[in-house]
Amino acid sequence: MNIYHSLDSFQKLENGVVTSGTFDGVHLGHQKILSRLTEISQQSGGESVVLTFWPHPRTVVSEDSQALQLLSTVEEKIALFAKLGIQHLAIVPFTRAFSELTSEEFIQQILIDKIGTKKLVIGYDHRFGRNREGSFEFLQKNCSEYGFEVEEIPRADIEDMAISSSRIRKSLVTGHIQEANDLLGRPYNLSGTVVKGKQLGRTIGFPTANVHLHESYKLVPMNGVYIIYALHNGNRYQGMLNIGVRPTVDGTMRTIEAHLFDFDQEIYGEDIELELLHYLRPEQKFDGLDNLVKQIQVDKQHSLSYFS
Ligand SMILES: Cc1cc2nc3c(=O)[nH]c(=O)nc-3n(C[C@H](O)[C@H](O)[C@H](O)COP(=O)(O)O)c2cc1C
Ligand SMILES: Nc1ncnc2c1ncn2[C@@H]1O[C@H](COP(=O)(O)OP(=O)(O)O)[C@@H](O)[C@H]1O
Repeated sequence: MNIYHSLDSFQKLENGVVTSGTFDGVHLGHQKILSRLTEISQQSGGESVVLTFWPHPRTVVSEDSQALQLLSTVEEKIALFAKLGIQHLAIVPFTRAFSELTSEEFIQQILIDKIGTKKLVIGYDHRFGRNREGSFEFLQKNCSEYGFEVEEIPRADIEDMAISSSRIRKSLVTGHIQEANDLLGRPYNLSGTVVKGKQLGRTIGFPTANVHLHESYKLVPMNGVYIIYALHNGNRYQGMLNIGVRPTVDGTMRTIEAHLFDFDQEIYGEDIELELLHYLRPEQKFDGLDNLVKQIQVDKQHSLSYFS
């Protein structure tokens, strides 16, 4: 996959088969559009192009979204697009100036002059250009004059699956991890670096790798205890995860800590990825460490029976 971090380096194509959007999460609805894109580009002998934007348009065009938390980091999206067989990925810097292009300007300057679009594939509800004024109807009316075709992914196809990035975000912040995973078509993940904590975990028989996320804008699901897979150094381990403030040990900062089963390595400073599989229980304040340890032993039993 060719990756462009700006359109300046994009070499105009003969036969671009293009879709555009933010694709946060690259969920099953997005995957449907992307597989249609690949199919069409293969049938028509064209090249598939995904045009995406960074930072997320909502953080640029509205005031209240400084804290917008996202389902996928840029790196994760790149990996997902590559896995789906996309040939060209253009990550367009979404500036205020870019957001002010009218839909006509977007079509002429970006889709046609820069990319060489011959076919545009878009979801029924996709809007583009200043104030999101460009629509499928507009494109359909005008595309022949621009010299390209438009293919719509029908409303029913996307709505039947009732998928949206915001619905998945809501599932995650309310602890419905299974629902989020079903809509994503894979387990929700968190990636980061293992950092030092209070070094208390090892004294209670449950060392926990404290994970500092690679990106601060990555959405952290609801506090609580989860069953996970942990990916480290090419290996996958079963384990459990606590997200929270650790009220039992008077913690104040929100931490993400994973205990891996059948694992005994010092991994400070190393990368780890967690796949959240199942929500076990809310985080609680226990009366003393002994009671916390008893509960963590119960959590482990539940996790092991989940895996078996
Ligand atoms: C599976 C699991 C469940 C946990 N549940 C709780 C909890 O309910 N309440 C709490 O205060 N801390 C909970 N913790 C966090 C422990 O307090 C924490 O792992 C311990 O303080 C060690 O911290 P350290 O890694 O900084 O040494 C849990 C940890 C794990 C691995
Ligand atoms: N099974 C395991 N699960 C998680 N971390 C482990 C495990 N075995 C060894 N470790 C190591 O121990 C560290 C966690 O021990 P802990 O006493 O909780 O210290 P800290 O408070 O610094 O996280 C991890 O960062 C990792 O380097």
